[in-house]
Amino acid sequence: MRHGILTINAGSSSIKFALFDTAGGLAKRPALSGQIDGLGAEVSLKARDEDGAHLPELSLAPGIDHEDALAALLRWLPQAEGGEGHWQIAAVGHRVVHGGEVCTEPARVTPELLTALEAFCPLAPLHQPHNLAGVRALAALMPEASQVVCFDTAFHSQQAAVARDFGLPRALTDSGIKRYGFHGISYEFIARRLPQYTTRAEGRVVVAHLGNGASLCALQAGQSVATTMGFTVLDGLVMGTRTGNIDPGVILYLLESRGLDAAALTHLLYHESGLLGVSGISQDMRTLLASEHPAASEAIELFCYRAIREIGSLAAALGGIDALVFCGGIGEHAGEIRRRIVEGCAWLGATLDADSNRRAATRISTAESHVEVLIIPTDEEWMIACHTAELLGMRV
Ligand SMILES: Nc1ncnc2c1ncn2[C@@H]1O[C@H](COP(=O)(O)OP(=O)(O)O)[C@@H](O)[C@H]1O
Ligand SMILES: CC(=O)OP(=O)(O)O
Ligand SMILES: [Mg+2]
Repeated sequence: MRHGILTINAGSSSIKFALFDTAGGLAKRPALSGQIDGLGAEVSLKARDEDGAHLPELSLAPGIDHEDALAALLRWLPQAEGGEGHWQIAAVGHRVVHGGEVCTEPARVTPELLTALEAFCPLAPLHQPHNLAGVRALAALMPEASQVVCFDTAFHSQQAAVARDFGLPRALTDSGIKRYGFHGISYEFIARRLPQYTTRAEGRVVVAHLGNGASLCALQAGQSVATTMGFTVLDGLVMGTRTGNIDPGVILYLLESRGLDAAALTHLLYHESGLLGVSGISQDMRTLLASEHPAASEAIELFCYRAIREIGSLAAALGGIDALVFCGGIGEHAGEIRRRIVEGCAWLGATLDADSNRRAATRISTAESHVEVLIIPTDEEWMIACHTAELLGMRV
């Protein structure tokens, strides 16, 4: 029998999972990993074994939701693991997007904690309900395993007040209405790995996590000092189906003059906007890049334009920029998007090496570039497993 930790990461368009052996300390690579991809559209389960070899792909019903996809994953897992009883899972580590002000460290799940985290569902409707449903499903399926939650917000919790406060009356700020930031598990992983990739890890680094949800984080000596997402995951960059930052006056106008109520606004801002809303074609960057439709080009142009502007903003927060790191589904795989963004950062001293970018090499800037530009594949799964193992007192 093998001993391990399972991780579950429910994103807005995917459920990622990984199984790590813990027999000789936490394994560097998972014994089994994969993802259910394309939630809301064409859904499939793709997985890899210990050697990185692909297992046969499983198609799931088109349009299947997060809960049914998770149930399908949990039915599929035992045989993929090598049969019932082949693994003893000591703990399941979950990504939970919103931890609010109190949850700034990974924690073991208790009924009280779950109730407290429920309160954040309205602040992350694409994630939090699915994150907590995952915790409940795994707790029911594996009652003997510890359930551990790791928060996207935690990594940003030490930011200075000036980076976190809105220009709101103090009483509202004091009641918790402030910027929290997300994708922190990914940024923490990048911050930890950065010294292996560059001698500039202690300097001023902007990390671009570009996936279906997308944000930027400014790192100073490996610590988060500013980020583009705020109180919710709506702020900052244009995303798959989310607006990114928007004049709050637009919301008031839609509410007062166009007859939209809170539910309609929520749907508009979270589900119908971003790349999908602008293109009218798809939220998926692959589809847009392959399309010849002018509306697809306009959506891509807006995505890149806003990323370039926000990189400038974070570089200002850092007082300069030594390195720019790309990660996430788009950041790691879409060379055309990286090209456009880096070219838009020429004024900051970034120069792309076109060939390295095409090959998706680790370093994609020229030797002369003032800003070192890197692609570092993020690994939220390993970071969650690492926190889970540490919390259980296991060797990492
Ligand atoms: N080869 C690729 N080229 C362009 N975009 C890609 C590629 N592979 C994945 N993507 C994009 O990455 C996004 C999903 O990123 P990911 O980080 O996995 O999402 P999630 O936010 O669900 O965690 C999608 O928009 C997808 O189109
Ligand atoms: C916070 C967030 O947007 O996460 P994801 O990119 O996984 O949707
Ligand atoms: Mg994600």
